[in-house]
Amino acid sequence: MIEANALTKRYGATTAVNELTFTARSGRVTGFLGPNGAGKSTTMRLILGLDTPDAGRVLIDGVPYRQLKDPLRTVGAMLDATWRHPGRNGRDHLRWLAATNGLPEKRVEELLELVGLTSVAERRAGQYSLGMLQRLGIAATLLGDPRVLLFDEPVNGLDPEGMAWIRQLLHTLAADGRTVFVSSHLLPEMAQTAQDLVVIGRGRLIYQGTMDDFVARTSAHGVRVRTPHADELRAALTGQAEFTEADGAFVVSGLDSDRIGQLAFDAGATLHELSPITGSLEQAYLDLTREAVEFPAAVSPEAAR
Ligand SMILES: Nc1ncnc2c1ncn2[C@@H]1O[C@H](COP(=O)(O)OP(=O)(O)OP(=O)(O)O)[C@@H](O)[C@H]1O
Repeated sequence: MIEANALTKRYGATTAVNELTFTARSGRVTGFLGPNGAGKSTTMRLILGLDTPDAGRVLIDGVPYRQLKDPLRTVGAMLDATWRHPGRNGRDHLRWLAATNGLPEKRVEELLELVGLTSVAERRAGQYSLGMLQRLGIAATLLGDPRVLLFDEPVNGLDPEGMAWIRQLLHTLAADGRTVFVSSHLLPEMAQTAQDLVVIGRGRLIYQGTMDDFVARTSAHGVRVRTPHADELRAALTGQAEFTEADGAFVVSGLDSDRIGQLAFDAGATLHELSPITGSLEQAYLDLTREAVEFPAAVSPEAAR
């Protein structure tokens, strides 16, 4: 479990993380979202003791990172997958990491297999593609068999197959009872990966809870209805529900699809479509973060300078 409590970090006049409180639970994949500059990387560095908070604290399984007895056996983190020793091959890279960190070397072969790099393990990491480097980075985080895992943008630059593989892996790690804390800019991917969410804007918490609750908050609710008998349907809905019409379809709010179907039937309107509009993570995220974006799209780059 990761517990941040009133965590604050300033860089000069910038408050990168501002009294941030959240929990990432074990056995869950927690997505960490926020607009550019919101403070995600700073928070990750604070969790890992790479930076010192100005106020507040963050605990990993009840202990600050710097006081962990065996940090690499407790926490695995991939903050930048592109780092590697260019001259070393994948296998030697992992062996070197294991040896220099007092971790069991016998896990290296097992992890190469797990991340699908066994066949290229002899190839120099300098020649690895981004996808292969991500896999190598993930193998490195798992060397110490840690209970808590942090990944910053793990699917960046990956093809759909690579993304699906990471998604599956993160689910497996969480199902094992581990804490998996992951940031990503790719919302559709996050929607399929995370069960819980922590959303921040300008260093502050703006949402903490389950993915399902978050998506349910979206403003995009209603039922989309198409009919060749628009006049009949309009008459049936008037006074019964709020609705808008655009592109040959009605969007009805305040009535469920069963009721709308019945009203249409009673009015003699044939339905060609009757589909509830379910919220998306993207919509809910945009609704929530609109206020918190550091440089809103409405502000021109000149004005923001
Ligand atoms: N070492 C530093 N020195 C000065 N300012 C910093 C430093 N690190 C981060 N900041 C500032 O703190 C704020 C938060 O930055 P951070 O990198 O944590 O955001 P982020 O959410 O990870 O952004 P992105 O999604 O763009 O990576 C930004 O305004 C950034 O400019």
